[in-house]
Amino acid sequence: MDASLSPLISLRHVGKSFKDGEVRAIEDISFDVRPGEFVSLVGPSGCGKTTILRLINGLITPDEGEVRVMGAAPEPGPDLAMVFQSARLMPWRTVAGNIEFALALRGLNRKDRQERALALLGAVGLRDFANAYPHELSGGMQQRVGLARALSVEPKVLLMDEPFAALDAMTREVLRNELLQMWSERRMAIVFVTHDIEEAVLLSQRIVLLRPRPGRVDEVVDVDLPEPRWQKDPRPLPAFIEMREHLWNRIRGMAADGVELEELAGAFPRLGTPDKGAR
Ligand SMILES: Nc1ncnc2c1ncn2[C@@H]1O[C@H](COP(=O)(O)OP(=O)(O)OP(=O)(O)O)[C@@H](O)[C@H]1O
Repeated sequence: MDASLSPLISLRHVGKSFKDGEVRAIEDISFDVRPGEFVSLVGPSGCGKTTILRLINGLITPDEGEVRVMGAAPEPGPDLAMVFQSARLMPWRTVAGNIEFALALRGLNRKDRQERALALLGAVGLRDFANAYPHELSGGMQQRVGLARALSVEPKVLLMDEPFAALDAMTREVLRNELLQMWSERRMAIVFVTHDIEEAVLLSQRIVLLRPRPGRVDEVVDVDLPEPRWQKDPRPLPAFIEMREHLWNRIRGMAADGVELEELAGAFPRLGTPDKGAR
């Protein structure tokens, strides 16, 4: 079999509970991520998106089923990098120092660390801020540094937990495009958690839609839109609009099935509004 087609990450019938079984977070979750693929996890609050990322990262282990990353049980390490909603930079280190620190953990010598950190800062448009401290940067700039730091270790998998949720709309738009461009150049696999349906369709090749209580897979959909999307915005395309509406209809279906509307509306502000197009 062609190794490039075998999954890089696979989850099979995975279940996980917390508080001695009191909180059933996820149940019977199965999906694959292939090498270089961009997969989004979408769903209402509490459906287990972060739990799934932590299982893939090896920070927690499943109670049932199996999680495999590159054919083995996952372990935190340089093949898996994580990006969070806030960049979590070390405030006492400079921007370059934050990236160099990640590289030092990988055993790179000082000169290589400095060169690689500057090259990555160039790639995210922050070369001139190498000697600045995190508090001197805007939220969007800090997220760029967080992304550069995650990419510095050349991970095979980038796990992203709502990385743009705390940013203003314009910054979010710019960073989405930059992420797509970096992904098309480096082709690491990305597992991207978002509440934002449009963002998921815009970025991903595949979407795993989850439903809550406990978190289960509602549907896995392929997003077949022209590439590269960072060069040509797919949002006006009929295929984009159809996909977005399909996912919205599934979410409305969850509400009809008794998922608390408020729970859904908190995560998806568009729900319940008659407007089908605008957000
Ligand atoms: N360490 C924990 N201890 C107890 N309960 C937990 C823990 N982690 C997650 N849970 C519970 O498991 C369920 C799934 O949580 P998780 O954070 O994975 O969902 P999510 O989809 O990422 O939510 P959100 O979109 O609000 O971030 C929730 O009911 C949550 O309260």
